[in-house]
Amino acid sequence: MPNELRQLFATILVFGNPTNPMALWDNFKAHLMEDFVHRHDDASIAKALTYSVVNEKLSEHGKTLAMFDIHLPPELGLYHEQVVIDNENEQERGEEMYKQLNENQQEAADQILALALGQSLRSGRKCFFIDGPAGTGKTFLYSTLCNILKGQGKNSIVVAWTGIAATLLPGGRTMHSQFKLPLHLYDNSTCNLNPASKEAETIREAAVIFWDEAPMAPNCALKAIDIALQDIMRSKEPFGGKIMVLGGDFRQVLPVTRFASRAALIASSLKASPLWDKFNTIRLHQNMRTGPGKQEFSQWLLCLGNGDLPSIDDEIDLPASCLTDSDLIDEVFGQEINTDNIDEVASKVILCPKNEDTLQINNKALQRIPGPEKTYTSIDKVICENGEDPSEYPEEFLYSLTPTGMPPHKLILKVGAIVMLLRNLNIKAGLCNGT
Ligand SMILES: Nc1ncnc2c1ncn2[C@@H]1O[C@H](COP(=O)(O)OP(=O)(O)OP(=O)(O)O)[C@@H](O)[C@H]1O
Repeated sequence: MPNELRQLFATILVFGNPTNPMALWDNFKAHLMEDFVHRHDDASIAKALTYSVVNEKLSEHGKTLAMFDIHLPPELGLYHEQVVIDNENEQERGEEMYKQLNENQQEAADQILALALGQSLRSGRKCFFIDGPAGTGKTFLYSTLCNILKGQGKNSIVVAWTGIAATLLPGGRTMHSQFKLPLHLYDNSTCNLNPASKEAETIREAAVIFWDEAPMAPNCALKAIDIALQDIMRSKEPFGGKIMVLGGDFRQVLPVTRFASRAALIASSLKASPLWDKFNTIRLHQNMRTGPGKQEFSQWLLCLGNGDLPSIDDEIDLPASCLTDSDLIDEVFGQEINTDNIDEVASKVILCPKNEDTLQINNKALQRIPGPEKTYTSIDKVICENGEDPSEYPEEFLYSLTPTGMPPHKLILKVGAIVMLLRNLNIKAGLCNGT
């Protein structure tokens, strides 16, 4: 329980904008440190440990307690609980997974392991791109390598462009949080990483940096990371000489830039970066996800991604198995949604390209869940800083807006309704944007 409270405290600080964080800390610190008091029988150590653990949770969002004006008395110092890492277990798990790798995965694993364990490759390269369509086992490969390396006492850094991809990786963090990338990236953007910081030290110690979903990143992110790593490692080698393993699938989502033209999107892709030449591409071919009877659809998706399907004016024919004449909600969820088996309900999804369609479908689907509904409404207020008349923006108008990253004005929920988060609240616990 105290650990959940510490997480809640960190979440409130990051997302709740409290007016007096210090008062909150003073009021609740006894609850936040309860388990440490029992374990160490010393209030000062318990307080210092609590401070350190909350700081660690905040660091995932690029914050510290000091930023909220919460400080420890200097005489307490910082304590960290000794975490015992069971290297043997990791090694065993890694070896077990290694035995399962298919030929392409093994080829990639062997090259990366050889480098990480001190050998050099004939190509002289230290940067790889694992190119594989969906389901070809990229994530499985990174996990295998992380476990084997951990077993050998070597740490890895595992990052992804989105929080949801980071949750699938062992110890995964978002690129922005790990490398302190600014939210809005431009060609001259740099990482906000101090070479003397603890984060920089973690990066220096890492044997390999794994970066999943790399094609989603604009190439200015790659450039910013190259500069930061050269600075941290005090080396002019690409990425400061670190072993970089990027992975992903250019057939999936590319950098998302609002209103960008096709040409601008291509120009922002990793492949357009001068650094792309430094990468050795290793291709994975075998789809490890498709079960019997699914190969045909996965093959069709691959052709779609490769641009190999016949099209007229950029329109393609969908396979008949993807079409329905009946109501889409009936087809996916049935007439009544039984919430006794939440996992089954949560495994079904209707995707819409527009928020307004999503809202309509959500409201209809919600009617199929038995039980009373509860409505939560937002409070919107107009503040005009440039002398405009606030009455020009009636509340009804504000309520009708559905800006990206904001819930609708009226959020209707029922017990058993599936809720998707819009923020990265706690990636380690799997609570992030899109889950
Ligand atoms: N060599 C393997 N042996 C057994 N199972 C595997 C192997 N490789 C991958 N898998 C399994 O196949 C599924 C797909 O693998 P994974 O998620 O790693 O693919 P991916 O390339 O990362 O997919 P995506 O691009 O969709 O993220 C997972 O369930 C994974 O556990």
